[in-house]
Amino acid sequence: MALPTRDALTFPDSQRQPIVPYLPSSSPSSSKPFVTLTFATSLDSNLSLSPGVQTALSGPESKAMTHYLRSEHQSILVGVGTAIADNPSLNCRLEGVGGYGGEGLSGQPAPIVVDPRARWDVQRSKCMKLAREKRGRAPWLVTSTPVPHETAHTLETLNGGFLHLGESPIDWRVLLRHLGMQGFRSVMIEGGGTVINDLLSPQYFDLVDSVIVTIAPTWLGKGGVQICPHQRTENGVRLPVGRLKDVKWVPLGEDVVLCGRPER
Ligand SMILES: NC(=O)C1=CN([C@@H]2O[C@H](COP(=O)(O)OP(=O)(O)OC[C@H]3O[C@@H](n4cnc5c(N)ncnc54)[C@H](O)[C@@H]3O)[C@@H](O)[C@H]2O)C=CC1
Ligand SMILES: Nc1nc(O)c(N)c(N[C@@H]2O[C@H](COP(=O)(O)O)[C@@H](O)[C@H]2O)n1
Repeated sequence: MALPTRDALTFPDSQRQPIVPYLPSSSPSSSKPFVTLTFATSLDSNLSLSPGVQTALSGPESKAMTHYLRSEHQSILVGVGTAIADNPSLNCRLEGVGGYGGEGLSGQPAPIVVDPRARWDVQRSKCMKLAREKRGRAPWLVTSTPVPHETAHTLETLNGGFLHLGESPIDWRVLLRHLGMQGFRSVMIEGGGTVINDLLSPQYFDLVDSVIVTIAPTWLGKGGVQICPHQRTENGVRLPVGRLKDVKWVPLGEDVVLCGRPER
């Protein structure tokens, strides 16, 4: 039976249309999951005021857009810094999605947390609470150390899981290959700064299929968690890291949402 739709968000069809071309297709051409980098920044490219502080940047319209993106991806990935700082829900609270008016867990992405040393208290996390209430899927942990037996058992009982992937730092190519083998065809990577800067680096930029960034009309100042990847150099010459093509700017409330695809 469908659960009540309290807290549910709406994102109208007219606002979905400009975003659709940047979403994963229903018939993927590769075994690598489709990767969308998506986050909210300030005008000075900050994700938050400091690493341990959750900072609301998105307005209501772009927040609803993020939940629309969540409904269109099979998984949603964050680093453990974000999991600990924010204790995020990482579910989709869009009206009509499973747990919010829809059947079962339809449209709910699986949360994935990259946590090499198993620092995150999964058992007491909001994600797990929502999974128990059938308002979200149970998380997957990506670790370099064995997951405690009790945690592994709880995750598996709720259809979550874990990937034990050797030494840290974990190679994103290896991680994505393993996610593909687990059946995930798309992953929405939300943050935080370490994760996004890593994927924007020359080493991994080719793994990214789509970039959707909410830009909020505010400055957070120095000391924030900044999106600013390492520069590329060739023969000692500094070069830009990368650029987007097929770019669209979509105003949503007081924010603007930038959509694009990495230029190869
Ligand atoms: N505005 C926005 O859209 C978002 C903001 N945030 C904010 O970002 C901040 C957290 O960012 P960070 O501190 O940079 O943490 P983070 O969430 O990027 O996690 C960093 C940690 O993840 C693990 N990790 C990441 N990549 C790894 C790899 N390849 N191999 C092994 N381990 C890896 C490491 O333990 C690393 O210390 C918080 O303040 C949070 O609120 C987070 C997500 C989105
Ligand atoms: N889109 C967006 N806008 C902001 O202003 C944000 N602070 C974030 N943060 C990300 O969303 C997660 C919180 O998700 P829940 O609402 O708890 O489901 C947070 O952990 C960041 O990944 N995103």
